[in-house]
Amino acid sequence: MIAERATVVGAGSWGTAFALVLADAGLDVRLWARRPELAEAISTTHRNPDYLPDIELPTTITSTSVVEEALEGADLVVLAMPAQKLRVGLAPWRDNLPPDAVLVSLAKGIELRTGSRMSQVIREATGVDEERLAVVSGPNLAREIAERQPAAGVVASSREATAELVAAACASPAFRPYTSTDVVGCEIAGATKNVIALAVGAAEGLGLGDNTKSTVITRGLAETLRLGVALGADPATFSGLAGVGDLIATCMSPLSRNHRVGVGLGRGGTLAEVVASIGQTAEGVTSCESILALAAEAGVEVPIVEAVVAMVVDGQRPELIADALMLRRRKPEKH
Ligand SMILES: NC(=O)C1=CN([C@@H]2O[C@H](COP(=O)(O)OP(=O)(O)OC[C@H]3O[C@@H](n4cnc5c(N)ncnc54)[C@H](OP(=O)(O)O)[C@@H]3O)[C@@H](O)[C@H]2O)C=CC1
Ligand SMILES: O=C(CO)COP(=O)(O)O
Repeated sequence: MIAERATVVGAGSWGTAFALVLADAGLDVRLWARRPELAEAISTTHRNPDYLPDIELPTTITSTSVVEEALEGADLVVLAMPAQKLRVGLAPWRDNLPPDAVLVSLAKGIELRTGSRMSQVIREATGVDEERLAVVSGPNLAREIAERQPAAGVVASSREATAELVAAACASPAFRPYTSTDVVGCEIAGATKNVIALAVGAAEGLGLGDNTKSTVITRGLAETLRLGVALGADPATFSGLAGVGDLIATCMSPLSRNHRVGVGLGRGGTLAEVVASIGQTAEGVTSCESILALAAEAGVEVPIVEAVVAMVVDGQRPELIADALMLRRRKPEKH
């Protein structure tokens, strides 16, 4: 089977950029926006005035705010809503999904309270079986993707043929998707790198340099790997695009919203001020607690995630956190 028509649910930064990727790969794309006026603007101007407004969208992308209209004839249904909104956001879609459509998750987060990965939330909320589900992850900052700067990603599904179908639907000269069957690894890596980026951003905001940032990234990777493996992931995923690739992009780029929230906190801003000034989703802020809970349940130490929870949730000052991380018991690097 070849996918010809896709529905992208969520016309934010990544939904809009990924719609463009699918259109470049030759698909007809319906971009669903929850606000009718935004859908109308996208359809008539071929731009999204609220996200990436300077990017011209191919005419094969049309937009609607009507669920049934968005889903008509869809081979792929791509979910680009924020992680904590996904379960409720899926309610209107459940009964309208075409029976053979493949669902694709773009969200990088872990649900609060349940500790569920996004693919688990989607399965529970829609009843689709895992063979019809794929996740896309990797170093994919929306602006750079929308500018068609060359980049690669990973499409993971428990069923290889599903991953291949989705990869074929988003492959273009500017976007190179690799396939994987490690859904757990891709999802844990994608959610946890946002939290590590908050820590790296905070270090930057405190005026610290590249040795510090590189230390946090490397040790952040170590704790992400420990957690992923404890949850059943393939360790190799963490040295790939969804692991170290996305970690580098998110921790180092001023385009990353998580990185920017961290910088703002490091400079002394309050969480409310910093998040409001960015005005877009920074998943690490809401997923850090659920990742810490997952790690506690699995008996895995995640000191950087713990430090970010102290900073973001408990309001602890970032400089105290840096001290706490440095004064931890010494140990062999491999643990
Ligand atoms: N941006 C990026 O570079 C990348 C993002 N991601 C992931 O993609 C996911 C989406 O992020 P992104 O597009 O960047 O976020 P944005 O903040 O740019 O956009 C969020 C989108 O979700 C919609 N939305 C918000 N709340 C709800 C709700 N309750 N129900 C339905 N829709 C809702 C918004 O609609 P409205 O405009 O009406 O508020 C908007 O379309 C996140 O998990 C993120 O980590 C993954 C890779 C790259
Ligand atoms: O996931 C991303 C890049 O791969 C986007 O990161 P931010 O959500 O921090 O902007």
